[in-house]
Amino acid sequence: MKKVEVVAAILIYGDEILCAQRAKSKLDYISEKFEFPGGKIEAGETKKEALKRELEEELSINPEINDSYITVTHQYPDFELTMHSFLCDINTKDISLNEHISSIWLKRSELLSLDWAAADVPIVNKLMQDE
Ligand SMILES: Nc1nc2c([nH]c(=O)n2[C@@H]2O[C@H](COP(=O)(O)OP(=O)(O)OP(=O)(O)O)[C@@H](O)[C@H]2O)c(=O)[nH]1
Repeated sequence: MKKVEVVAAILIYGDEILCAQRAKSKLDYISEKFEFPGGKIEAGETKKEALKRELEEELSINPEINDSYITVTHQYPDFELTMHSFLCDINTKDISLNEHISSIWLKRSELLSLDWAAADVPIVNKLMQDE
């Protein structure tokens, strides 16, 4: 089974977290789902370098990347995902949606109102517990 390793940012502005909606995809289980921005680690990159590059590409932002949060492993039908999440404080809501089709800033208690990619659910649950 194919393995995919990604990094993802939990972008925090005050008491709100950025939730970003993926574009339509042929894989219906991730199509138009909400996620934390990020992407695959390229050869030679550290996790934080990969996340910095992805945040610049996807949102045109360059926030400070703080502590790693949790790593989730999830078996999707076509691949096994390992996702490393990082907490990032951001001092502006001024982002460009270069790849996502929508975004919303939500308080932790509101996060479960969205249709998240399955791999993200443990991260969302921990964010709500840690409130
Ligand atoms: N970035 C990100 N990817 C996630 C999350 N949850 C989740 O299941 N994924 C999955 O992890 C994979 C990461 O893909 P990506 O499309 O964001 O990465 P990328 O930009 O490097 O992709 P590409 O250059 O191959 O198009 C996708 O299959 C995506 O569905 C998440 O919260 N953030």
